[in-house]
Amino acid sequence: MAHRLGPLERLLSACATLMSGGGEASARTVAGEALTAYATLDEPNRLAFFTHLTDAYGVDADRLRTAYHRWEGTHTTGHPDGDALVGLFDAVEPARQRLLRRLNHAPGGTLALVGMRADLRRLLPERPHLRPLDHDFHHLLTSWFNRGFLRMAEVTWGSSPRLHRHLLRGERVHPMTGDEELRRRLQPEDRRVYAFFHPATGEVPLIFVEVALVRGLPRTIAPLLEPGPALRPDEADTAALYSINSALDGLAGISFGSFLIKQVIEDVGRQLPHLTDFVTLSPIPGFRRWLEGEGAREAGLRHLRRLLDTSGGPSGLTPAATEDIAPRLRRTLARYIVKERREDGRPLDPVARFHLGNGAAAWQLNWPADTSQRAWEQSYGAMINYRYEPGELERRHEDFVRHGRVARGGPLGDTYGAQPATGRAHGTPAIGSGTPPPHDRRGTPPMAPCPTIHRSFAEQAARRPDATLFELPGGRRITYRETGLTVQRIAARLAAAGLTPGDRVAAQVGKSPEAVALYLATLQLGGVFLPLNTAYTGAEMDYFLHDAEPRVLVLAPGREERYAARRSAGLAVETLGTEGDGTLLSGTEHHEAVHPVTDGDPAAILYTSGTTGRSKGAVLTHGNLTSNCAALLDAWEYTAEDRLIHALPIFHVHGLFVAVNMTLAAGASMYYLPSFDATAITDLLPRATVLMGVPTFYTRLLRSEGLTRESCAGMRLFVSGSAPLLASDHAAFEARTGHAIVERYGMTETNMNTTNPLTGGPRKPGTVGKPLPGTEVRVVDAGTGERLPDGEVGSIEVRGPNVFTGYWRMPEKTAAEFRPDGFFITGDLGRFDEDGYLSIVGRAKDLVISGGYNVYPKEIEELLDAHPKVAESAVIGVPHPDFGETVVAVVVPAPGEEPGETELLEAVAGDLARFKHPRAIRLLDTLPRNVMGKVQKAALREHYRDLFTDADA
Ligand SMILES: CC(C)(COP(=O)(O)OP(=O)(O)OC[C@H]1O[C@@H](n2cnc3c(N)ncnc32)[C@H](O)[C@@H]1OP(=O)(O)O)[C@@H](O)C(=O)NCCC(=O)NCCSC(=O)CC(=O)O
Repeated sequence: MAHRLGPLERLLSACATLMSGGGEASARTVAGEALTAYATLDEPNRLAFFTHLTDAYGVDADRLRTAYHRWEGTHTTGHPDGDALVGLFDAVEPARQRLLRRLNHAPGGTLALVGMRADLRRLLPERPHLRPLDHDFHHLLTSWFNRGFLRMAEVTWGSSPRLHRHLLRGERVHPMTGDEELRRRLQPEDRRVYAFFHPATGEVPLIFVEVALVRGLPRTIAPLLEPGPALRPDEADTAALYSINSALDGLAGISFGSFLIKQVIEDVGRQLPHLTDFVTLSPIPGFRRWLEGEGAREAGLRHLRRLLDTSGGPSGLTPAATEDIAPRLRRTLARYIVKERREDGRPLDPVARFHLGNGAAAWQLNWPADTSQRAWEQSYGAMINYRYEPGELERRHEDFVRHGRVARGGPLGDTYGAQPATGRAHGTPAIGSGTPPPHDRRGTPPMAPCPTIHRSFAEQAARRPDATLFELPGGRRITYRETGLTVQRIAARLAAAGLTPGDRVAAQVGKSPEAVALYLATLQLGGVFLPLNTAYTGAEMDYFLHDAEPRVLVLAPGREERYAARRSAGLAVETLGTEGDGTLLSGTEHHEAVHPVTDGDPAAILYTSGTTGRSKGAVLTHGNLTSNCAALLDAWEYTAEDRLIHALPIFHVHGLFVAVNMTLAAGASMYYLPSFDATAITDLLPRATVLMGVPTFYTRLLRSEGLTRESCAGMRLFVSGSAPLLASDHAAFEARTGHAIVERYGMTETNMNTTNPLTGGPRKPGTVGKPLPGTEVRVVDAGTGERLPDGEVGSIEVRGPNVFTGYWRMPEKTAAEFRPDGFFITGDLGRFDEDGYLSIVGRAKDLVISGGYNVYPKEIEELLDAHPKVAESAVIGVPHPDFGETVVAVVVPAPGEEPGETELLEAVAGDLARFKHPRAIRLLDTLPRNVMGKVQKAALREHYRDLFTDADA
């Protein structure tokens, strides 16, 4: 070698020599010289060297072409030639790989090449053209570092000084300042350090794991790093793996298999069999970067970021700021760990990928947990405990690798919903666990499906008895425990009234916390809950009582007299007021037994008026309620940290089965308002996180001065449903508050079917989003039942665990509304766009939706037609600025009659709930009809379109 040459020239010339052939002995020498020369290169020369390798030692195109043609030739003759294939493989391989293999012949070559790759990786972000070279390194290192050769050994204070140096240098999770700190990590009897070695790198550890023996789950890192007295190992109950380092940068991305940590746990467990818990205290390195990216798109996240960025940083946090931020941050962290995924379906966070892939469960989020500047930059100082349960590792590992499921439990599972159960119909996740576990941090995390909403509630009440469930206007709070006791008290009274499983409990009561308890008590006893609109009149009530034959009827105090006569017919009449009064609450007994039910047992009947006049009772099962609840919890990321503004009535799907069920199942809390009140809501917005409403809510809020960007800053979700939201309201709301309302689609018979996304896609105004997981929605030609292509309007049909079983005692009506393959014909018309978002464009059924209430014209027409001064009538819905749509009656007078509007209204009012009353009655000589004689309601709607558009609501 000519020593006057510079190191780069020497290196390049050595490489050329290596590639020109020669024996192994000379190759060792030349490779040694090459690596010696490489070691002296400065940064620009390293870049030049890597660039040269990439450009000059790539694939030889001519050789590849020749090899391909040869292979192709033998292949097409029908006599494939193995040599030709090997030749093709050789030609495909870039020459670099051969060169690197030859460099590896040098003594210490492997470690030097690992170092070389570390240098290369530092350059990569700025020099993407070097990626092919890194790919070659990765390929070779993966084959050299066979995990089967890994050896684990404990490192002690007595280990070699060389090994100590490696540890000092390699510790980058919680760096050490020097020997004194190293001694603190190695010597005390409550510390263990394990290292993994490979024959190719000798005494240089590839990975090391630091363990502290502690009592209870560690929440902050400082006590583990700072000096202090050691704990006697027999006093510890937990091994905390607090630092896991991959010691060599050059091996980044090289997988050593998933069970390294298992070996550590087995070894510690063998030494100290009395330990009960194995957890980590891990950083969350990618969180802040994600929040800064994602946070720009979501109002709730933007707010959280602002709070964190103005909180005073790791050293300046005040207790008030901590209290304000912690629950929001925990929720967002949980979402980041559990839900946010890379394109390959794996969690975004690298440390999460490592532990979850090892079979751990995400267990507890801690904040503030690490006050170092670096931790603040990575995760605002948050840390997480992953929990390793020796008996669960393989199963969780498989679940994670095969299905991408993130195991979770403990406080994180409580906050973010336990892990979805597997194997349910349509892949629908279930809520919570089958048996309410007392909350034990060591207990198995809840995972089994929970079959009823009552069960979910009972589980939450056991887990968080003192948490607030209801906060009433005026500030009174009612906890989960208190509600649980009320449920048991009402259950005792219902049982005493003779309620047996399958019996109906009809309730026409004002909105109160006790009314929710009545619902739960009914479910507890295996009864069927039948909530009735408080606006229903005597005639409407008579129909429901006759049809549903309830065992118990619950009314507001003072209204029971009217039903006294029915008592003899086996009906128990009870009362329940909104002030904690009523016969239902008069007893002191508590009924604790829970009647076991199955998914298919009926839980509730909700009446929907029919197009043919008679109201139909939609029978909803426990499975309908729980599956839909679980799907919504997941879709809207609804958790125990949520505080919902509840201003809807609770006798319908929206207020009861969406809002209340979700709150109970999540262990969340509600600001519980008796009805819509714009001022009360805008006053609550700064303290709440979620609002669920009908479009009228949003129309009215937009008229309220209290609706501002500031008052909504802490909100994370506004949901609208039950009726179409005007695209203009959607836009105005977003402009005012920064929040895009999440519009979803449901109905009494099906619960919720679709929703616009919370994340991962736009919320498209004018659409109701995509089907919830487990629910199938199709748009078909109403006549043929054929599925229509995207973009075409047709009949919307739904199938899934959310869809009711049928109408109460109406098998023919039920059969008429289902297709043979189980799809329910909703009666709505819609179309899917090219992204799979559904828009509702009309109704096949004759129906008016006023302020979220369904009104069936037929019911009103029958009453009007019965009036002596009316020949015939047509009832239609016309646009209304407050209710979206409102009811208008078009009447053809009987010959010689000229009935007045008030006169007709008074005649029907007594038998119709107020919201069904026509807001206008118009007289016409004849109704427009088509050739078949059918009344053309579309023409009437068009004619009266502007009746209310200028009216002041
Ligand atoms: C929109 C509302 C807030 C309006 O109620 P308010 O009490 O504020 O009304 P208000 O005080 O302005 O009342 C004005 C007058 O109108 C009457 N009124 C009240 N609500 C009405 C309505 N929806 N349509 C027509 N009239 C209505 C009152 O009795 C009153 O009559 P007067 O002047 O004579 O006293 C309420 O109706 C509401 O909460 N709607 C939500 C309905 C709901 O939950 N739907 C979900 C169904 S489940 C479902 O559809 C499935 C799904 O969700 O997907």
